[in-house]
Amino acid sequence: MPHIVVEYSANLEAQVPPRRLVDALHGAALGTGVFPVGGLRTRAERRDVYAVADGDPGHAFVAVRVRMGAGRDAATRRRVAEDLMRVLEAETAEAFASRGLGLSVDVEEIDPVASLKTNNLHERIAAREGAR
Ligand SMILES: O=C(O)C/C(=C\C=C(/O)C(=O)O)C(=O)O
Repeated sequence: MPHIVVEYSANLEAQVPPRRLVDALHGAALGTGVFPVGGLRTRAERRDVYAVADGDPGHAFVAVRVRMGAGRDAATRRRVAEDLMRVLEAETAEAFASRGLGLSVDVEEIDPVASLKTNNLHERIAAREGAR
């Protein structure tokens, strides 16, 4: 399943609510049309212990890691990264204007050999869509 992990420094939480960030990035990932709806998982990971740049405790970071199934071409992987970065920049614009802030988006491919998965989400979503 495509996994999006939004890792962020705890000092950013008051200015950039993680709930909002997760919802915005999840929506953007769905909006790419690249991922099956039932496969997508997005969550935030708060970091309490970190050092950014020169160690100023006011500096902050958000690192978005996307792990997707192997096989999509480079242009598609790049488009996913750009779409997510656009949303990340928009969601953190106020923080970016007022403090040191490092943003990153990395797209990685999952090893197709050593990845196992099972879920019932595709069927449930299809059934829900069919009932509409
Ligand atoms: O192939 C993958 O591991 C990731 C993926 C989709 C996964 C699911 O749909 C699933 O786990 O049900 C992808 O589209 O990248």
